Amino acid sequence: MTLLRLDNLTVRRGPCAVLSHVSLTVGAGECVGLIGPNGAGKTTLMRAALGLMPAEGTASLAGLTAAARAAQAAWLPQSPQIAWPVSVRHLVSLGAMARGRPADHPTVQRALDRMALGPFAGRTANGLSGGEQARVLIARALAQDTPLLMADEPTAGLDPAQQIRTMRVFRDLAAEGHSVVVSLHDLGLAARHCTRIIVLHAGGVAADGPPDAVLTDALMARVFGITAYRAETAAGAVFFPMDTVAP
Ligand SMILES: Nc1ncnc2c1ncn2[C@@H]1O[C@H](COP(=O)(O)OP(=O)(O)OP(=O)(O)O)[C@@H](O)[C@H]1O
Repeated sequence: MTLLRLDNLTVRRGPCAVLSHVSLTVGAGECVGLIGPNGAGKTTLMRAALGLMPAEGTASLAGLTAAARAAQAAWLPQSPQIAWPVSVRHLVSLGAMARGRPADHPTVQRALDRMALGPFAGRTANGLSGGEQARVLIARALAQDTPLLMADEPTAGLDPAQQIRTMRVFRDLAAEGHSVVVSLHDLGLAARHCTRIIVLHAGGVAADGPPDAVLTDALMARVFGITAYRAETAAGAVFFPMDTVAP
């Protein structure tokens, strides 16, 4: 089942097209890593896909009412700061309430558990550390319990264990039949946990497919200007950026 379809999506910022004629679909069961250098258009693509900014072409979610979109897709923007002095449980429950569900809906506790926030549930959200606040905002998006989750650099600021746990949660969601589109700068996390990687570069999709097919030496040099180390281990594939290459 297709959960997101973009047809010929073009987004202009000032005189330049940040994205030009991008077409893709995302189906149920996929954990899609959206990667690309700074400024490649990852945030732009996700916001335009959700109808949160003007674009030419078609995005399947863009024409929906806010309520209909909230039933289809949860959006986790880049900034992880919480301004409101409300409890963690209350803030996470806002995800359920966005779907018209009660604050004590089972999805709220499930989201708190998934992000290991049980001990924090009664704490005031804006009194938590930066990484703890980031986990709370991920939990709020999870509590929305939508077919599609779009998350913009959700692992930024998380410690290594929480990064891995978060990516496992996304992969588990995909295995349960949801789909996740997650922008990442950590190529190792993307290689290890995503079922599919889409590379944005120069206004378009430079590559799209399974991690080992996409993260080639040629693409690393051309798009990111780096070399990478890769290995197969008993615990799975390892991918690590090693050095810059001359342009
Ligand atoms: N309001 C704006 N006016 C003009 N250009 C903009 C505006 N907002 C963003 N841009 C440009 O659009 C391009 C894409 O930005 P976007 O935030 O989508 O990139 P990104 O891939 O998410 O980058 P990063 O990895 O740094 O977060 C960038 O070159 C940026 O400078």
